[in-house]
Amino acid sequence: MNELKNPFASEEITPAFNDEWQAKRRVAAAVRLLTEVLVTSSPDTSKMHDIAEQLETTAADFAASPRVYGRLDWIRSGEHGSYGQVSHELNPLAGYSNPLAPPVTTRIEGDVAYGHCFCGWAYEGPPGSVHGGYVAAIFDQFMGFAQKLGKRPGMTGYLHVDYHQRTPLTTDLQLEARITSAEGRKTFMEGKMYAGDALTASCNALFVEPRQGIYSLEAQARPEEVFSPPASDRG
Ligand SMILES: CCCCC/C=C\C/C=C\C/C=C\C/C=C\CCCC(=O)SCCNC(=O)CCNC(=O)[C@H](O)C(C)(C)COP(=O)(O)OP(=O)(O)OC[C@H]1O[C@@H](n2cnc3c(N)ncnc32)[C@H](O)[C@@H]1OP(=O)(O)O
Repeated sequence: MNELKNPFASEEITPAFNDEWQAKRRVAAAVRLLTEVLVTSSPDTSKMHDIAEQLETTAADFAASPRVYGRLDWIRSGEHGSYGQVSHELNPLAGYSNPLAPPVTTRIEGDVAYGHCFCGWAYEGPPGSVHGGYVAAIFDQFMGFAQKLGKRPGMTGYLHVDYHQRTPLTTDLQLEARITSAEGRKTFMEGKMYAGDALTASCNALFVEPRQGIYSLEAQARPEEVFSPPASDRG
């Protein structure tokens, strides 16, 4: 595959593209910390109202700056980086600049994709364990990236997750994925999630290249805007 044209290209998180994203990463890290503190602390009620007021003021400050909705808008001005760079930052599972992202990191070695992830208390489902929906979301992101191993990247057709045992919180989770077979536009994959030596979950996924090609998703942007990844995306 021409790696430069892989829409899923996002190597192990690299340094931020510029100072803007570096600063945004810092804000996102603070918001993650805030989320963790929010779900693991019990200040008195009046203090929480004070904190809420401060945060509302902060959010209003932010909202007063120019607003940008969606990756296509981010790349349009040419000031914030390429589609690959913006995706790298804002992906909801892997983007360092998106506080929703734990984040999931990934790398390819030979014909195997590896990744890791760390979920704090905000991700609790069963006691002390990662919520199953997040386990599935982590797999979807990771397997989507792992398609880099194949020739015809596509969208998730299905993602079947087996939960073997509870996935622990506050633990480094290791991910592994391989392509099991490919047939025309279809790529079949399997993935595993480990906490130490324990296999906590595994998945089988089908990714399907859309009939008009993955680039049909770029209809609203010129290809050169979308697929001009930086050196850091070229892995
Ligand atoms: C500005 C530029 C933007 C460019 C960006 C490009 C790509 C970016 C896309 C996503 C990247 C985002 C993040 C990347 C990181 C992580 C990835 C996360 C992945 C996702 O989060 S992605 C979102 C969830 N995902 C969807 O939102 C898919 C909705 N869906 C569809 O878009 C269509 O449904 C599609 C395209 C799947 C197929 O549509 P289609 O019309 O192209 O193909 P068709 O139906 O003909 O199927 C062809 C053959 O696949 C078999 N087949 C199809 N579906 C099957 C199923 N479910 N089970 C079993 N077999 C299935 C058929 O049975 C047939 O098989 P056969 O050929 O043997 O008959």
